[in-house]
Order: sequence, then structure tokens, then C-alpha cells
Amino acid sequence: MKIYYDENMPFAKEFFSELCQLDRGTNGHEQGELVAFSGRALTAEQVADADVLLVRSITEVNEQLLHLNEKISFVGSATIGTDHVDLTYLEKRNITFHSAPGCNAISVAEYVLSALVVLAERYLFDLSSLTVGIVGGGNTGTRLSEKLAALGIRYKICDPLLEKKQAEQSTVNTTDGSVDNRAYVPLSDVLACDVISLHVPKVEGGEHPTYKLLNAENLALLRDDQILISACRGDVIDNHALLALKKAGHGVKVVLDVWQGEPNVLESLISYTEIATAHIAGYSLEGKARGSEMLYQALCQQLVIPPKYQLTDFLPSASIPAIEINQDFNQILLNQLVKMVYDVRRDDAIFRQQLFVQGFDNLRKNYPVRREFSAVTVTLLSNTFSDVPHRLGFSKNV
Ligand SMILES: NC(=O)C1=CN([C@@H]2O[C@H](COP(=O)(O)OP(=O)(O)OC[C@H]3O[C@@H](n4cnc5c(N)ncnc54)[C@H](O)[C@@H]3O)[C@@H](O)[C@H]2O)C=CC1
Ligand SMILES: O=C(O)C(=O)[C@H](O)COP(=O)(O)O
Repeated sequence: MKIYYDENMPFAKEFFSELCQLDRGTNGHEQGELVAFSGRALTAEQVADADVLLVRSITEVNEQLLHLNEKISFVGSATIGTDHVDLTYLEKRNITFHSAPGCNAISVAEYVLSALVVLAERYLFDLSSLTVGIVGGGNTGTRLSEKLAALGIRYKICDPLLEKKQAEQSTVNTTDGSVDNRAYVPLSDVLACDVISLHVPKVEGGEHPTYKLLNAENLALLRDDQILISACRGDVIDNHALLALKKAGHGVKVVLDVWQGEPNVLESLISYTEIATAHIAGYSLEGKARGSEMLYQALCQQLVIPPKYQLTDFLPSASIPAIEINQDFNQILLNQLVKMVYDVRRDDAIFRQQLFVQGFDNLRKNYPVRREFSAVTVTLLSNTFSDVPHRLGFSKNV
């Protein structure tokens, strides 16, 4: 079996090498092969003989890519977003498709938290006094809301699709299977919050499009003291309208991980951002590797074989695997804890200094290792200290 995978999928060799050796080629005796490719440059000729294709978000999977291939049976994307995949075409060709819902949702939530901690320090504000407006109450929005709840920070969620589901059914399960009894608010409420964090897929058309959800009209209603964070898809904010707003002197503080037209970026917008990064919010090692693991599990299921490996077989220990805390929780401790694991200023500095040297895609390809909070075990030295670190996602000593 020939498995082609994006070179930017951690542990792909570890997960998929053995599956290639399964003798399921079309002629029954085909040599197994595991082939890495560069996601943006992939051609139809390259994948003409693939049985399995494993991509990331920068590869458009459509008729143009697969028209020369008559035997492919499985396409996987090690990502949450699926806007790069023509699902209708795959269905028409009876090709199984799997993405990796939720794989890097914790990573995105920790990116947003790191941005908030950095801005709170830069502008000396009390995080617990803020209300965060979350647009999109799916995996990433929910992981963020859980961390905010752990910190006692108020939040509101706008998600008309989940709100409708909730109204139609007496019980709606959230992404983790629990009953959804959240109160949803309209977009206008969320856009009035101190912090606005966007967590929607790219959707063009339909009842609830997200393409340019933030546009000249509603951006103009923002207050100077608000923070706008986007770590979902570049097209959700009209970048030219945002630039015009900032050029006109608007004070909204902007954190952008995603950009319209990636890998090309509206260069003049960068200097108006507080934090700017190269679409790496989901790039914790765990987040990316979970994507590989989820596709491995899905492919094993398709091949009707039990999965032999899991992520914990391959994840290395963190560089600071354990710490002890000898004081009760406060914002200074939060700042130290979050930045110890992930300081978003590192990625912001790399972006500003290296974007025009390395290019957007290379910044992502050469992304330094970043771990999630769970890679660090926190021991509280007194049982009177509040348990916030563990509720934030740090591991407990068991
Ligand atoms: N920057 C990065 O590295 C990453 C970006 N993403 C992006 O974030 C998006 C969201 O990820 P998840 O939360 O995991 O997806 P999800 O599918 O779990 O949740 C998305 C939620 O958005 C809601 N939604 C859709 N249209 C909406 C609208 N017009 N207004 C309000 N809510 C709306 C949906 O009902 C759904 O609950 C992904 O589709 C992907 O594009 C995801 C992971 C990493
Ligand atoms: O999962 C998603 O959706 C994302 O946005 C990923 O973080 C994108 O990573 P790449 O697939 O572009 O490496």
C-alpha cells in the first residue's frame, strides 16, 4: 500500500510505516511505501499511485489533485478545518475522508490565553475584570471557555447553529458528550465584550456564513479599549477593512494568527497588531501529533486492524516536566506558569523578524517545539492552595 503524507505531520513514520507493508495493493503484491511530500507543492502526478493520502490544511484536495489516481480509497487531513477539501468530490468518488476534529483545540485555547496574559502584562489590566466574547462554541471555543472558567473570567458565546440545535432538542451533547446547557448570545453581544476571540470555520454562503464575518461595518462599532483575537481562518476578518480602521487611529488591540490570502499576508497590517503569528495557534507538539494519531486510528478502522500505537508511545518528556508551587494562585503566578510553557511573544518575534526572510510556510515548517500545559506536572505544596493550575490543564502528580 502506498501512503503519501505531508512532511509536516509529526510521528507519521512511527504511526504509518507498518500499515504500508500490508499487502493490499491493487495487484495483490505491490511494494508498500511511505512517501513524504511538501504540502503546498503537491501535484496530481505525484499522488497518481497513492492508496492513502494524508494532508494538512495547505493542500487543496479536489478533482484537480486526484483525477489521475484511480485507486485511492482514503484521504485524511490532520487538521480541524476542512475548507481545503472538496468533500462532495470525495463522496462522489467513494473515497473515505477523515479529519481530526478537536486535535489541536487545546493548543488554540492556550495560544489565546498566552496572548491575554501577555497583553495584561503589557497594559497592566486585571484579567478577571474582563468579559471574553467567543464566536463559535465548538471544540476550540469550548476549550477556551473552560480555561477562562478555571480562572474565573466571564465569557459569552455566540453560536447560532448550536443555539438552534439546543432549541430543537431537549438535550444537545457538546463535543465532549456532556449536555449543552450553555446560554448563547447574538453576535452583537459578543462584539461588545472586552475581548473578542474568533473560533469559527471558514464558511462561504448559507444561513450563517463566516466569510468576512468581521467587516468594515461591524469593525467600526468596536471600542478603542477592546481586544480582537483571530486564530481560526484568515477570511473571517476582512483584513483590508481592519487595516483601514487601524490606519484611521482606532485603538482596538489586534492579535492575528491567521491572515487572508495565506501564505501571502497583508504586510502593512502587521505593524498595527499587538501579536502577529504565522497560523501556528494549533501547533503544539501534542496538537499536531494528535492529528497524526487520529488519522492512524481512522485508517486502522478502515483496514479492520486494531491500532497498535498511541500518541503517548512517542511523545517526549517536556524540557521542564514538573514544578512545585508554594503560593496561592494569582495573576502573577498565572503569568509565570503560562509563559513557562508557551510565551506567544516568541512566535510574534519570529514572525516579525523572519517572515520576509524565510517566508510564511517555512516559519510553519520550522516551528520550534511547543508543548501544552498538560506536559508539565504541577505539585501544590499546600492543600490550601487553590487548584487553578490543574483546572487550567496542568497535570497532577498521581
Ligand atoms: N489557527 C489555527 O492554528 C487553527 C485554526 N482552526 C480553525 O478554527 C476553526 C474552529 O475550530 P473548532 O472550534 O475546532 O471547530 P468546531 O467545528 O468544533 O466548532 C466551530 C463552531 O463554529 C460554529 N459556527 C459556525 N458558523 C458560525 C457563525 N456564523 N457564527 C458563530 N458560530 C458559528 C459551529 O456551529 C461550531 O460549533 C476550524 O474550522 C479551523 O478553521 C482550528 C485549529 C487550529
Ligand atoms: O487544524 C486546523 O484547522 C489548523 O488550522 C491547523 O493548525 C493548520 O495546520 P496546517 O495543516 O496548515 O499545518
